[in-house]
Amino acid sequence: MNRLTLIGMPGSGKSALGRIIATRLGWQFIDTDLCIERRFGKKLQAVVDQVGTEEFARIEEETVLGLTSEGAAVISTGGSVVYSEAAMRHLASISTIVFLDVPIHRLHPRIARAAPRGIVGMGEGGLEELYRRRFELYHKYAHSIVLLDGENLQDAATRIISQCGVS
Ligand SMILES: Nc1ncnc2c1ncn2[C@@H]1O[C@H](COP(=O)(O)OP(=O)(O)OP(=O)(O)O)[C@@H](O)[C@H]1O
Ligand SMILES: O=C(O)C1=C[C@@H](O)[C@@H](O)[C@H](O)C1
Ligand SMILES: [Mg+2]
Repeated sequence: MNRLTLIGMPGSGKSALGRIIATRLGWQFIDTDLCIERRFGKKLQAVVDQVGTEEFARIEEETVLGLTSEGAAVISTGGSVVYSEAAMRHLASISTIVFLDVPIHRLHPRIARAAPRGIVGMGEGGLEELYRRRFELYHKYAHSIVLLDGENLQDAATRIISQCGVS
């Protein structure tokens, strides 16, 4: 399979690593968050603010269902894509799905540094509770799980490429 889909928590590195992996392999890079920004002509936070997280999840699903199986590509998803069974079934049919499993203490500072935007399903339990709830879904849909704990971006990309056997 010459298509990889990266799933995982916000801040796990799906976008940053997806871009690096795609460049290294000479594959197309598709980031569904960027697709949504392009479609709406505004930053993701403005889209989420405008439509709310529930509608955002629907738009995300629609965006994923619009992806085709043409050409080699790395697909970086939004962290909430696993809430859509239809989106995940589609991704499984066109790509190898890789869960980037990053310990929560590494996610906190990355999310704090990023531009603020809605996180789907974020409740009072914060990131910890979200991680617990999503963990099961990320596992359910992953063809492959890559544990990342402290590697820099280049080393993390190398690990993913080698573990997934793509070149
Ligand atoms: N292994 C890593 N080492 C150092 N920095 C990292 C690593 N992984 C991610 N980062 C940094 O953390 C930040 C968040 O990463 P990124 O935007 O790729 O996460 P994401 O999984 O795409 O999140 P989201 O679901 O919000 O789109 C970026 O600044 C990125 O460079
Ligand atoms: O994990 C999430 O709930 C999200 C992650 C981002 O990539 C965006 O898709 C959006 O902010 C929702
Ligand atoms: Mg991203």
